[in-house]
Amino acid sequence: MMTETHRGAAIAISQTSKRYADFVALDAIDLDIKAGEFMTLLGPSGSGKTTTLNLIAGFTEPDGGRLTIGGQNVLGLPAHKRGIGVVFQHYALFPHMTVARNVAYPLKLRSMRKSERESRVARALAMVKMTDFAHRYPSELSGGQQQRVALARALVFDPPLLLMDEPLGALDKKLREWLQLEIKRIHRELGTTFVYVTHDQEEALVLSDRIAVFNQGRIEQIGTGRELYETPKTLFVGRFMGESSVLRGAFSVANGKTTLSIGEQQVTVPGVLAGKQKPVLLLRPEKLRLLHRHETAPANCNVLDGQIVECIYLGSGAKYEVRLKDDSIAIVRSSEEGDFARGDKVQIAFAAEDARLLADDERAEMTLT
Ligand SMILES: Nc1ncnc2c1ncn2[C@@H]1O[C@H](COP(=O)(O)OP(=O)(O)OP(=O)(O)O)[C@@H](O)[C@H]1O
Repeated sequence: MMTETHRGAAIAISQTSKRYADFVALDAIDLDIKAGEFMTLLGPSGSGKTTTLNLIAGFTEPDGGRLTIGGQNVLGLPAHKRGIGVVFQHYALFPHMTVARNVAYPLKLRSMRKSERESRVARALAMVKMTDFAHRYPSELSGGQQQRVALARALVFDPPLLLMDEPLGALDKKLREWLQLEIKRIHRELGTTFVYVTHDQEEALVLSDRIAVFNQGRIEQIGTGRELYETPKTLFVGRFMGESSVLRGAFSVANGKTTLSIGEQQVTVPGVLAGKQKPVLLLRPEKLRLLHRHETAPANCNVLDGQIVECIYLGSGAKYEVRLKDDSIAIVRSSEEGDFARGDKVQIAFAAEDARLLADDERAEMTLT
């Protein structure tokens, strides 16, 4: 049997907190990252992602907790002794050095022989497809090219761990999407552990083996993109991981099922929340079907009446905003452009198992807006 070998370092963070005066930036977080894994720290601005990255890098010391990298306790160990590659949003290249000298810099710091240095720089530049730019200065490069050089510089000394803080944040959408695939390829080729900070859930889905969702200094859930999108454990995670509609209403519980009243209609889904939590239903736009008022709904579907308030043509299909009887808005996405128009009275239909039953959480809505 072949054993998979990874050149990356595992990271274990446990019960780690960080306070700034009386503000709690990180509240006793636990996070285990496997060797060779691509882990993304995802969350809104101010949720603690960069603080976590800075703790791993050694730029900040925590107030309490444990942190090991590759099994070694690194608390108290200065950043330059941790042997970690780091890429920030702003390229931070040395402006007076050529691309090749920028990339060689970490090797010079390590007093590496010139011949070895040159072969490593060539390899790192080839990896980010910047070989032809070796003699240029940073000011002669585009933002995307500068960021590729920053990546080469962070990887040139073969670190077991690469940390990236919004490295594509300053680039336009097309370039960002292309570089996401490049970063994914490089991760696959190197087998190094990558920890990546972003507030963009689509970027997190493209890149990551697993994602840790941050909210107000805590990690709400850790999982694969699919787990977070399809089975969020909290309303915040569900809302943050992609477009959704939330149904709220008076509720009742019977026979292991929860029923919500929306206007004068009822929807019933399997499951009951523990304790006295107020339930809501989270619905993904692609799981909703739009029907004309007179159409018969498919069997075993929940149906709600509404009126279309917006039709958006998306090229690949269409998106509709539908005002329900309780004045809430449901978002429906369809791969075909149906014969629906603004103002049409319609029904939305969904299978009970496609609705996520979650505990209501005002914080979820507050931090998202
Ligand atoms: N040096 C500091 N002094 C005081 N407060 C700080 C300091 N550094 C961070 N904070 C606060 O800690 C919280 C978490 O910051 P952090 O940078 O980790 O968030 P983030 O999730 O990375 O957000 P962003 O995407 O905006 O960078 C923020 O509210 C921030 O204002």
